[in-house]
Amino acid sequence: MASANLNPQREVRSFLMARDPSIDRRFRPRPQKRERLFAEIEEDDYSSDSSVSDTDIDSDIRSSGITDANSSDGSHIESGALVYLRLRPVSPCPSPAYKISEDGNVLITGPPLECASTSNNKNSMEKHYSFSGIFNAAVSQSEVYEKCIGQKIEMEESLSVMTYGTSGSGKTFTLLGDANRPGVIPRSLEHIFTQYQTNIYPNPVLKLVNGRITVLDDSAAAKENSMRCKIMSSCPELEGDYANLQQRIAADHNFPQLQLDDGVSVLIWVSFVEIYNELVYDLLAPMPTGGNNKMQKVPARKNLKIVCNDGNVFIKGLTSVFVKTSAEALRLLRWGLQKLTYASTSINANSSRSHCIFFVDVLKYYRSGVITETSFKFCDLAGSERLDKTGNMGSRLKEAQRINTSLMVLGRCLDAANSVSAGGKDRIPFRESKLTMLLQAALLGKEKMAMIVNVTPTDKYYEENLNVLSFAAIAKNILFKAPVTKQNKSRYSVFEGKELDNNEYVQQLLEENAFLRNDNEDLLDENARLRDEIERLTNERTDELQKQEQELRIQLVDSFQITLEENKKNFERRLQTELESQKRIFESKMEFLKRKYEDELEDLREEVEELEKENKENIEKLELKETHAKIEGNENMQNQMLSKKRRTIE
Ligand SMILES: Nc1ncnc2c1ncn2[C@@H]1O[C@H](COP(=O)(O)OP(=O)(O)OP(=O)(O)O)[C@@H](O)[C@H]1O
Repeated sequence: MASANLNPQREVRSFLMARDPSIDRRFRPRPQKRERLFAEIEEDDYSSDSSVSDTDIDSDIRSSGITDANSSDGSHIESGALVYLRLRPVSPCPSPAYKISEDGNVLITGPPLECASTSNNKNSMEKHYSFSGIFNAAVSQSEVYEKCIGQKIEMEESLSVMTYGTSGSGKTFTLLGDANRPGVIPRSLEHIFTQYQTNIYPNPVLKLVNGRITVLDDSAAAKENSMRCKIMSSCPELEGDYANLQQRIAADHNFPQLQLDDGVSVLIWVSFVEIYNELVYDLLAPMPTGGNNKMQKVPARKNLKIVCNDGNVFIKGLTSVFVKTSAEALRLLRWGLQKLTYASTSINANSSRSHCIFFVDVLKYYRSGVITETSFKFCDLAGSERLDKTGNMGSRLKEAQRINTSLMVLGRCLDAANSVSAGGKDRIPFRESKLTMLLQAALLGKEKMAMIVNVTPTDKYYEENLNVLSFAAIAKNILFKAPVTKQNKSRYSVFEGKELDNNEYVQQLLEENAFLRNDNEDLLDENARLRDEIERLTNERTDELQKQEQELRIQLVDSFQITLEENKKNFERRLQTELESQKRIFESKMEFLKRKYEDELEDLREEVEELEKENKENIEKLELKETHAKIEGNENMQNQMLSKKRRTIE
């Protein structure tokens, strides 16, 4: 069936597909043995510059000739998440279990014939899933891009794009594509660089540091430049591949250049992370020096901490590289992809075993002093997997469990966001996975979210696809009531109202930076003084607490002693009473026994007397008998003698 064609070896289809045999294996990630779930999440007290109101900034942006998406596209009213469905091609043809409605926006599923009897009741019913758009296998990469992403980039809206689906359903293909069919990321990069082409500033003077727009002084900018050179020298050139790719994209789209003032300068930074087994890794971290020496031991990858502050999330220590062209950004993307964790599973010969996010931050400064930030996140989610079907074992199984868990948390976040949007009071559980922490701006509706759900329309994946589609349905239902902020804005007030060219402006920025640094030093002094004060107060408080504790101890000991004394007395009293009552009982018992035994003695005595009397009578009777006998004997003898004498006489 169709599944026979699902597992092509991941050939090196494109310069974007990173599994090139030439990749130095030492730099491939190794699975971590340790489990550390959330230790690397830190709280931070940072709060962004709020000295300038959004209204002020909006008017500055308008006066600079830039249209504000907030006011033009109705972002202030409710807006839903954009959820698209993409069906990947399968051979020989998709299962009839998946049908697209006539209007093209609803997927109708019914159980495949062979599953109709075995499938559980819930899954055997016909179901309807509506989407912002459905792309069947015939829809090209360029159409997907135009429909899902292009407009957002043109409107300079911060956007999180994510691909979601089962393993092997085409998530990576949608985002990266191949040499002849470039995906969303290369098209977005071409689009971004084309639209800002004439305004791209060649020096890294502005940067997002810990989620905050920072002006870099000369030495910091020089440092960024040397870091950039070091990293770019590690990335192989794109050569002919890039020209081919550019041509294909140019043939598909006609990206317009934005009509920006000369005074507007644009700086673009990219970064790339992987979330593998719930650990965050920097995919653009510079190679250790001497990295070409194959004998050298490569240090273990460092996992990074996500810092979360009031909805403002950033990754501490993440490498962000200043790029001047789309080719540079693509080189970095390809370099990062080489370090991504892939493995062969029974479903996909080259399956992504981690979630990865490619960040593109666009910083713009206007001659009026306003600086804006637009950020694009491209997130390739690892595929959800049915553990029983994939037959994964060992580390593959562990990875799959982690992948499923983080996707489940994403689902729960979407569910909670959905219920919040419907007026519920649920807490959105962002902190339960790294992925949701990083995507929380989109989940909260602070920036636009476009989810492309990939589905392999075969019977084999029917049940998994229903899970994926239900997940998408939740996302689709979310309504963001809070205004979607097109850009984060901050202003350096020193430039207000001045007409400056770029160099003057940068000079001003540097002066402002120096001023801020002085200010910062004062604040640091104040901070140190306050720390001392806090320490002194803490010590005082500790002493006072110790004293209170001592007094309390003494009071407690005294009260214990009194209680003990009272208990002792009570006990003695009770003992005495008890003794007396026992004594009385004993005496009465003795009296009773005495009387009883005296009676018995008296009875015995009488008995003895009676017996003695009886005995005496018996003796007298016996003596009497003996006397009688003797008398009788004598009489007999006398009679005998008499008779004898008579005879003799006779
Ligand atoms: N729309 C499509 N047109 C042509 N080929 C596609 C399409 N979608 C996916 N494929 C092909 O299917 C295979 C798997 O796709 P891909 O690697 O993008 O899947 P995945 O969803 O990222 O998987 P995993 O989650 O396991 O990484 C690839 O060979 C890809 O070229």
